[in-house]
Amino acid sequence: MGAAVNDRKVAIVGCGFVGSATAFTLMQSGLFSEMVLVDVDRDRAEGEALDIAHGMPFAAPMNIYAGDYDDAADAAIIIVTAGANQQPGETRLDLVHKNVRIFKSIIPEIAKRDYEGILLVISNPVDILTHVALKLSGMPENRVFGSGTVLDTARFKYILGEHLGVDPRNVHARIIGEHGDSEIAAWSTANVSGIPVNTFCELRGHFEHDESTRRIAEDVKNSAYEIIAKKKATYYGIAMSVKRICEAIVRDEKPILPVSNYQRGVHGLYDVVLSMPAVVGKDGVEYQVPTPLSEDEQARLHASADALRAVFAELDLE
Ligand SMILES: NC(=O)C1=CN([C@@H]2O[C@H](COP(=O)(O)OP(=O)(O)OC[C@H]3O[C@@H](n4cnc5c(N)ncnc54)[C@H](O)[C@@H]3O)[C@@H](O)[C@H]2O)C=CC1
Ligand SMILES: CC(=O)C(=O)O
Repeated sequence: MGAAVNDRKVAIVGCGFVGSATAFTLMQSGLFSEMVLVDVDRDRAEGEALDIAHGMPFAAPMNIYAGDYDDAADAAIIIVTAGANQQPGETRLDLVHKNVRIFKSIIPEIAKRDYEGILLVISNPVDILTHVALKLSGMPENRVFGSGTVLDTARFKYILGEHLGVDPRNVHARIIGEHGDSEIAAWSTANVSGIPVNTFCELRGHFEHDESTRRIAEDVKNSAYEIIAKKKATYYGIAMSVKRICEAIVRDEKPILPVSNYQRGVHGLYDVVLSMPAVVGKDGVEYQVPTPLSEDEQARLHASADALRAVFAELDLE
């Protein structure tokens, strides 16, 4: 038996752009009373903990400190953001070998402490690394999952909201499949306040559906490339996405989020980790939710799964 989980404690492994932005966001969220930051670069973790702690008087009291895996062992959620990020022009899949090597030094440290909480993977390629974390940890599938296409879905809602002149929170639309180049915009279920997206587009004066859907899906897919070319890394959008996932877990809210999770037959998908809608609550991934898809979307989903399965099969996880 591992240490009993402290429901108000979070740990973040990797305190670079994404880890520190996530820590800053979580400090302000009021979700946790304790946060431990772990990084191979201990000075970095200590510096971030101090800097973020100095904002605490404007939020709510909590204990923020740099620590190690013993300190993380009773966290309700361990968020892994450690690893190389993309250089301009690199794909997420290009990172796989570097980041699998890093995961081989992190995940066993967590597993050997019989960790009982939720392991949330952010590092890229997130679907593959979630599968790697699942294999290396031996933890149950519901407690190991990744941020998946939660960020891409936020980008999709934002861009659609801008296009239609409507609050993105009223846009119901999802990106599924790989968090990466083979991702799929699920247009067939997209709607605004229950109105099918193409009908709503026409209400707002947009009639070029083919051109708009192609452009919007491309803009979503290329968002990370554009941001990385301009400022080297993306971190605010993912920090907000992680906060949303943490809220779902800590408050047992059970929203349906497209997280990276091990597939067990929904849509005929097996033996692959893919970003697909699931009910997320205190037990992690609690239920895999089928999504109505067009024939084309279903075919592209299987192509995305095949591509990820092939990359995973080539990895040396010994
Ligand atoms: N899933 C998603 O939607 C997103 C994922 N990412 C991914 O997040 C990862 C981190 O990105 P950035 O923070 O921009 O990179 P970064 O280079 O700024 O930070 C990485 C951090 O990991 C630490 N680290 C490396 N090896 C470690 C180890 N063995 N143990 C503990 N810490 C270790 C480094 O010291 C560094 O502080 C990348 O893989 C990036 O592609 C980034 C944005 C969105
Ligand atoms: C880097 C990355 O995965 C993203 O911003 O989507």
